[in-house]
Amino acid sequence: MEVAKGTIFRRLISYTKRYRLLYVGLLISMLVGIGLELSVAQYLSRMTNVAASGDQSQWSILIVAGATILVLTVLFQYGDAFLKGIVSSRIRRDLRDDTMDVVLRLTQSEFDRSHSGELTARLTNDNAAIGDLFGNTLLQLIRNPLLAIAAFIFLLQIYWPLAIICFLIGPTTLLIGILFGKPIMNNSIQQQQRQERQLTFLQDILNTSLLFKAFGLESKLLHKFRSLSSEVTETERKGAHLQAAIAGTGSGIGLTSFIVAFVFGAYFVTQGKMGVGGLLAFIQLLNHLTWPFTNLAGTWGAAQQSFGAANRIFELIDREVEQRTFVHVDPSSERKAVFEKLEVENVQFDYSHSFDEDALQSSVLNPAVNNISFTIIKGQRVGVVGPSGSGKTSLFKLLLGLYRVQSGVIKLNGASQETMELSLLRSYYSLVPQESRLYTGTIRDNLLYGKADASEEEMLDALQAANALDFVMRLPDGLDSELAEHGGSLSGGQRQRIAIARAMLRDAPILLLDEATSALDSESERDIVQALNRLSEGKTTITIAHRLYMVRDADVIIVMDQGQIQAIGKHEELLVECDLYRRMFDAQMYAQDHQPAITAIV
Ligand SMILES: Nc1ncnc2c1ncn2[C@@H]1O[C@H](COP(=O)(O)OP(=O)(O)OP(=O)(O)O)[C@@H](O)[C@H]1O
Repeated sequence: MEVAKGTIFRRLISYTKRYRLLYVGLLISMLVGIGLELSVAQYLSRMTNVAASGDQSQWSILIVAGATILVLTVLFQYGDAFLKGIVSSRIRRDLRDDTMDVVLRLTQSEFDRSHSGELTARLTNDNAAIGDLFGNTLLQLIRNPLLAIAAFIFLLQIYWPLAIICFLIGPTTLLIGILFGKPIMNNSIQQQQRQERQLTFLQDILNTSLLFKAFGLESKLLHKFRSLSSEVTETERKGAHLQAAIAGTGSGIGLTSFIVAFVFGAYFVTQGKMGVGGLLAFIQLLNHLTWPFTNLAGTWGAAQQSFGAANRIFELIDREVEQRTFVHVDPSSERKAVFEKLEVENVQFDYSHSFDEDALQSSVLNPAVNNISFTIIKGQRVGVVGPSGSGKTSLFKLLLGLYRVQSGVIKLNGASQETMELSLLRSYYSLVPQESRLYTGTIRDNLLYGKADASEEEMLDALQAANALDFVMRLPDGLDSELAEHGGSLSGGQRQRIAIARAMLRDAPILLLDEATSALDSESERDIVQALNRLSEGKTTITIAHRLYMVRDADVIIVMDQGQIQAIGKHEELLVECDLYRRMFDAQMYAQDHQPAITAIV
């Protein structure tokens, strides 16, 4: 969705407000710059007239004046460039922070719809493409007309007819802006889109190195990458073409105006209407009269590029974020969730309600969770089983408040989840997913995500309970060992144990285990099952299990099929009363006979 250009401009300007002082500095430096430009013309005129008159008495004054202009120009250029750089990078940082703030609060549906590469592109490429809009471009848009007016007033005093002729030539360069503004903005948007596609593809590849090597996909992937690269290059080529057209047309108009003014000027000199010094000042200032307009076109082009990038950033910033308060909870003031009862009453949920019309039509027929009801009380160990796609994970997502239920209600301790602050709601739960991913950083950093103020002792205890202490201590830097991306330097089982230690530190009353051992070999599985049993002591646990033996000792097992609950009961009861459960059990008998003796999780 495109954001209106006026709105983009207003929103961009709002980012400059907190840097008012810097902008005052930049405006002063802009006025000083204009003054210096005019003084150079004045200086040249004086110098020429003195040379022509042969009056040597003014040489020393002119040398001092020349040196002063030189020093001031150097100081001004330094200060000006520095201030522009600072203000540009600070505002881009603010924009980046705001974008990230929104990304973290996007609804789960938005995450489902977006590719991480797209979000990364908005935070990186698009942010960079804003360029020095705030430092240079915006100020140029003010400076150039101001400089033109100042030059015009100055020229009027030398010889007004020539000044008028020059002033009429200058604005013709505005045509450039009118001709090229829109194509440049469109080109910028296209460039960013294509770069985003390339980045998205790149991320997919980099996250699956094992897979593409195993499948020998290198040359195919390279081929696709090259074609995406060519698309990017093609838009860059068009962009370069547009910029070149601006530069060519601009300098053509500039040169024409120079020649016209020079011819008229020379004529006026021969007529004795003005001196040679005046003509020289004219030539010098003519640059400032026509160049601002020529330059305005280029600046306008740069502004259009920045607006194109800003359009994409604001489109992301305007996406749907989680509405229920997302508060930063200070660890010391964090309320501890005390759990008594979880009630799920006639809950219905269908992913389509946040997607497009087509998806709506198809998915309404198959709600992921269809009118389910059950109650879990404190301390219960609950298993959730069912065929693939039966809605088990969707149920977890609803419990965590990642989506809103379409009908029915989920109550925690009698209060509807809908009315709770998300941060409080989620503090009731600790999730151990199928495959735990760790954050880049140290093991300590990862554990602190479980509890921000955990002591060293607490961390070591958690690692011990998670059967992870031994291997962590064998790492060269122990707790401070750096992990590769997503914890890739550890085995799947080791990652899972760190994740369990993290969940232990979080110490939430309800534990959600989503097939936490499914991706592991039987030896790791045994370690993890032990760790999970320790983690679940004194907690309420809800475990999704494909392998029924993992939940056979559960207090209650919920059997799901096609989003509905088929039966609820204990293992033995379900074997008798629930066909689906019995069939699943029978099908797994063979596999179960070949499993090593493992204590069930719940
Ligand atoms: N993000 C999503 N967007 C749209 N549909 C989804 C999404 N996630 C799951 N579904 C659909 O919802 C239904 C239930 O999926 P869910 O992941 O809850 O099943 P599951 O029982 O956990 O399956 P599995 O055991 O294979 O993990 C499936 O039909 C699935 O295609």
